[in-house]
Amino acid sequence: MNSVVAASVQQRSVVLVTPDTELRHKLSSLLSDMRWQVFPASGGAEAMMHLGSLEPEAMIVDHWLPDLDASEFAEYAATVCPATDMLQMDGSCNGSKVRSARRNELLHALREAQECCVERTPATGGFDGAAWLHAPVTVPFAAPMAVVKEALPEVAEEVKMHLPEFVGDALKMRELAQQIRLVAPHATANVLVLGETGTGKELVAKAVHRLSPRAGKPFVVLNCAAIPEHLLEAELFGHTRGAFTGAVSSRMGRIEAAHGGTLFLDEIGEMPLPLQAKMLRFLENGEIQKVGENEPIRVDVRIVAATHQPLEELARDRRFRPDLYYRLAVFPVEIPALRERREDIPMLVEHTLRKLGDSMPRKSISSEALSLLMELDWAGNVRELCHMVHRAVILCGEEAGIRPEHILLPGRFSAMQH
Ligand SMILES: Nc1ncnc2c1ncn2[C@@H]1O[C@H](COP(=O)(O)OP(=O)(O)OP(=O)(O)O)[C@@H](O)[C@H]1O
Repeated sequence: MNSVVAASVQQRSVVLVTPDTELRHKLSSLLSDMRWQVFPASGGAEAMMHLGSLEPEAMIVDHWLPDLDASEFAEYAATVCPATDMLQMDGSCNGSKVRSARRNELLHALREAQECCVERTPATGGFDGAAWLHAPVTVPFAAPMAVVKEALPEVAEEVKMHLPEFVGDALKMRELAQQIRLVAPHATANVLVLGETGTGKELVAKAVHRLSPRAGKPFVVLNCAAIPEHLLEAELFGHTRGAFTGAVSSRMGRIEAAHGGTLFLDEIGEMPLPLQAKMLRFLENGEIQKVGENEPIRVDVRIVAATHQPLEELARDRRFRPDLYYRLAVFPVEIPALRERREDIPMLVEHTLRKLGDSMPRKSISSEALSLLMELDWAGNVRELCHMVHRAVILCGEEAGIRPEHILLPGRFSAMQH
C-alpha cells in the first residue's frame, strides 16, 4: 500500500473500554490488523484520559465499568467528543450515528474477539458472561444486553451507587457525585473540598483517589491542624538525620510517601504562611526538599485539600496565599451541610444501623424517633448523626428498636441521671 494511503488509514482511531483483559487484548489485536489505531482502557477513568487528548473516530464501550457508570460515561464521552461514533459491546450504537460500513467492520471484530474469549469473566468478578459470549452465534447480536442485565442485578445496583461508601441521594449530593466522577480521572487536577465538619470531606477525597488512575498507589492523609506548627514542615517534606533536635533518623515526608498517588491535606486553611510558600514551590515544579537536605527530589502527587473555612475569602484578605489557593482550587467542590439535605437522614441512619449490626444486635428505628432525627440541626453533620445513632443503639439495650427516648439530645443525659 502506498504510504500516503497507509497514513490516512492509520489515522482512524478507536478507544476500546472494557475491564476484560483477554477481550481487550484480542479485540485490540484484531482492530490493529484492520488498521485501526487502538487506545485500550480498562475503565472509564483511563478512557477519559484518552478523550482528553484525542477525539477518536469510534469508541467501543463495555456495559459494565469498574469505576464509572457505563451509561453516564457514554453520555460524558458524547459531550466531550460529539463526532465520535459510539458502539456498545452488544453491538448497539448511540442513535444512527455509527456509519454502517464502520459499524459492520467494528462488529465483525467484536464478534471474532468474543468468539475467541469464551470464558468472559471481568476482573471485577461481577458476572459470568459465557452465555452472553456465545450469543453472537446463537441469537441476534443485539439481544445479549438483557441477558447481562438479568445476570447482574447486584452489579447493576453497585454501578448506580453515587460514590464509593458515600450515602446520599439528595439532588446536591448527586450533583457532587457527578462532579467527583468527572474530575477524578484527571490525575493531575488538584481538588479543593469545602464543607462543614463531619460532612464527609475525607470520604470525597478517597473517592477522588479511588476513581482516578492513581487508585493503585498510596492515599496519604495529613491533617494540618493536628500537627504542631514547628513539626509540620518535616511531616510534609521529610527530614534528614540530625536536621533538628530530636531528628534521630532520617524520615520520609507525607508528600514523598504519596508518590504516584494522592495526598489529602485536611484543614489546609491552618497551614502556616511560611509553609504555604514551600507548598506552592512543590506544586509549581513537582520537587520537594527534605529538611536538612540540599538535593531536591521529584515527586508525582495529586493534592486533594479540604477546609471548613471560607478559603477564597481568606485568600482575598491575604490570610491565605492567593497563589496557593488558585493552585489548590483547580476544581473546587462543596459538600452541603446535613441540614440542607434532610431527606438523606433516613438513608444515613439505615446505613449506620447496618454497619453497627456487624458488631452488635441489629436494631430498627421507630418512625417517631426518625422524625425527631430529621428535625435536628446537626452542627456536626453526618459524623454527629452516626454517633447519635450509635448512642441510641446502646441505650436501646435489649429492645429491638430505637424510640425517641433513646435519642440523646443535649441536656437530656444529665436529666436522665437524676
Ligand atoms: N455521605 C456519607 N455517607 C456515609 N458516611 C458518611 C457520609 N458523610 C460522612 N460520613 C461519615 O461521617 C464521618 C465523618 O466523615 P469525614 O471524616 O469524611 O468528614 P470531614 O468532613 O472530613 O470531617 P472533618 O472536617 O471534621 O475532618 C465518617 O465516619 C464518614 O464515614
